[in-house]
Order: sequence, then C-alpha cells, then structure tokens
Amino acid sequence: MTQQAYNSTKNIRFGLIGFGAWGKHHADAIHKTDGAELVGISARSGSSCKDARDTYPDTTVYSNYEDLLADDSIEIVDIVVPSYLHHEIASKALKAGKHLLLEKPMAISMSECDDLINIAKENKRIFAVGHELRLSSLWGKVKDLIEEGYIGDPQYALVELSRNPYRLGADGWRYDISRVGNWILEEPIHFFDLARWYLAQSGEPVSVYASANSRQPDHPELQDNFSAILKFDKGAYAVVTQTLSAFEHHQTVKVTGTKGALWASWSGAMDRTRHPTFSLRGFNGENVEEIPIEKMTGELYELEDQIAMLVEVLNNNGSLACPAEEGRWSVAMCLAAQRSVETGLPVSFQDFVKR
Ligand SMILES: NC(=O)C1=CN([C@@H]2O[C@H](COP(=O)(O)OP(=O)(O)OC[C@H]3O[C@@H](n4cnc5c(N)ncnc54)[C@H](OP(=O)(O)O)[C@@H]3O)[C@@H](O)[C@H]2O)C=CC1
Ligand SMILES: O=C1CO[C@H](CO)[C@@H](O)[C@@H]1O
Repeated sequence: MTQQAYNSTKNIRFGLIGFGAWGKHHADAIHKTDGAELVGISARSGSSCKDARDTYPDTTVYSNYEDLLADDSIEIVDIVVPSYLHHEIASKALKAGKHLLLEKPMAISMSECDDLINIAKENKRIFAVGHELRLSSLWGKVKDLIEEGYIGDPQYALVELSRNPYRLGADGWRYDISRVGNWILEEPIHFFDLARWYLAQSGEPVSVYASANSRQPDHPELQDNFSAILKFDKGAYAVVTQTLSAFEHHQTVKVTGTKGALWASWSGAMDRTRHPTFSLRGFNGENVEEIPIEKMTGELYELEDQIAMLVEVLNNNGSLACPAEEGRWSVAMCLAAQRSVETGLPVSFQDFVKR
C-alpha cells in the first residue's frame, strides 16, 4: 500500500511503549490521526514518564509496560524501545492479545523473529513492522512505476545514504553492540527492505557480499561506512551503501531496467525533518522527465500514514505495508551482510531465511 485514502469507522485504542526520540513522534502521529486514540504510554525513567504525562495529560502513563498490557481496552500496542527489547516486549504484548506495530528491526536474531511470528499466528494478531519508507509518496512512487512497467524488467537498484552519525540512544544502547545487534540493523535495514521491494519481480535475494569499516580503531564493530551487493535469483542485483561520516541526511535511489530508469532523491537537515527537498526523475526509454510528487515525504509523514494504515486495517481489513514476514526478511539480510563483513566472503541467504 503506498498512497491511499483511509476511511475509518471506529476509534482504535493504541498503547505506546517507549517514549524516546522516535517514540515521541509515534505518540504525536497517533494523537493526530483520525480514528486513533492514544490511551496509554509506557516509559522507563522518571523523567520520560514525566515528559509523557506533561505532553499527554489525558493519557495514562505507566512506568511498567506490563501494566499497560493489562489494560483490556487497548487493542494495539506500538513498540518503540531499544532493539534488544523488541522480542521480550512484543512477545508479551501478543500474548496479552494485542495487535502490534513493532519498530524495525523486528528483532535482532532470526530465532526471535520466528518466535514472534509464531506467537502472532497462535493468537491471531495483526503484526506490522515499522518499515515506514514503504508508505512514502516518493519511495512508494518508485515502486508503483516499477510495477507499472515504466523501466521494463528491473535489473539494478542502488539505495544510498549519506548522513551524520547515529544518536547514542537512551543509556547509549545504540553504541553497544550487545544491545543494538549490529549497525546494519539500524539504518541499512530500511534500504535492504526497499531493494527487495523494488526488485520483487527478480525473485528473492540469494546472496550478499558486504564490506564495512569504522572511524574508531578501538570499536571496529561500529561500522560508519557500509556497502553491500545483493544478488537476486533471476539475475538482478542491488547495491546498498551508506556512510555515517557525512553531514545532514541525503538518500538516493536509482533503479534501472530493460527499458528505462528512475532516480529519486531526498535531502533534509536531519532524518526527522518536516522541510525536506526531494525529487523523482524518470527515463521512460524515450524521454527524461520530472515526475511530480504531490504529497510531502519524510519519515515523520510516513509515520502518520503508518498509523492511519493500521486504523484502516483494524476497521476494514486493509493490507499492511510491511507485515512481519517482510520484516523477518530484512533482518535476515542484515545478519547475512554482517556475516559477509566478518568473513570477507559472499554469504548465501538460504542459511538465514530457512526455518
Ligand atoms: N523506523 C524508523 O525510521 C526508526 C526506527 N527506530 C527504532 O525505534 C526504536 C527506538 O529508537 P529511539 O527512539 O531512537 O531510541 P531512544 O533510545 O531514543 O528511545 C528508546 C526509549 O525506550 C525507552 N524504554 C527502554 N526500556 C523501556 C521499557 N522497559 N519500557 C518502556 N520504555 C522503555 C527508553 O526510556 P528512558 O528514556 O526512560 O530510558 C527510551 O526513551 C529502535 O528499535 C530503533 O531502531 C528509531 C528511529 C527511526
Ligand atoms: O531507523 C533509524 C534508526 O536509527 C537512526 C538513528 O539515528 C535513525 O536515523 C533511523 O531512521
């Protein structure tokens, strides 16, 4: 689903777990979305709880997320906590009968992903993963044009980011490899997701060959620069590459096919800006053209569309932009890429995606 009008029929009651840098934006998105109600927030520290109470005085704030899960009136839980806590909190939310929006990475190991998918199936719960770029008017337009045959058969995709360093995260979790998993799971995971989405006509990815390095000699595991080549079973390939040693936030996608090409770019002072510049140019085999993007794009806008999508799905059975099975694939690609970085060899996805 990319750009759709959503028509809701009843208010969907949301609980939010995690009120950090990104969780606050989730709260804002739920708060302002028609048909969504922010009923409870769970935060960890006293200062985060106070912040949540001050900002949302009509919402119940819990310092223990299990108390939020015990509120039977909450239908869906939105989990925006450090990645190492995804499995623990998501599994309890599903077992408590809640539908789920879980931030990416879905989890930091394949066994955690599989366990969550099984629990969701057993409890017949909706399980969405926060790959919000799929809802973008820009990145989604690239997908739509590929599906319409604008470039012919897709053969090559480049997904590239140049940006400033990652934030530390609460308690520095993002710079602690035992809690973040790896840095590919942080940002390149979005680009693996896009690459696989764009090259869907080329079958599934079969292997990855990746390289990375760090600016900190004593922390080689914190990879500031990362590049990977993914091969697909029908011959297409994708390049995913990013540097965290640059400035601002500049993302480019170039996809070429047997007939034409697409070139999309997005720039902002940071990832979470409401004032980006963006463009999409296409070559349809005959002419180069500017393709208008009517709707604003950026992760804050996509976050709102993601909440609206869930309201629609829960009211009217629409489809999820990124269901759990897709989130699982992206985790597999990140873990395989990390293995390739460590071994210096191409790595087959089969070993990672098989159950
Ligand atoms: N899809 C996307 O584009 C993005 C996704 N993310 C993902 O979102 C997640 C959160 O990232 P981010 O917000 O940047 O991280 P932060 O470190 O800024 O925030 C994490 C928050 O989780 C809270 N927390 C930790 N444990 C608990 C708990 N047991 N109960 C309730 N709250 C808890 C922390 O509370 P306290 O402050 O009290 O310590 C903190 O406020 C990560 O998985 C990240 O990968 C992040 C950015 C963008
Ligand atoms: O998903 C994400 C993970 O964390 C990064 C932290 O700077 C974000 O920029 C990014 O969008």
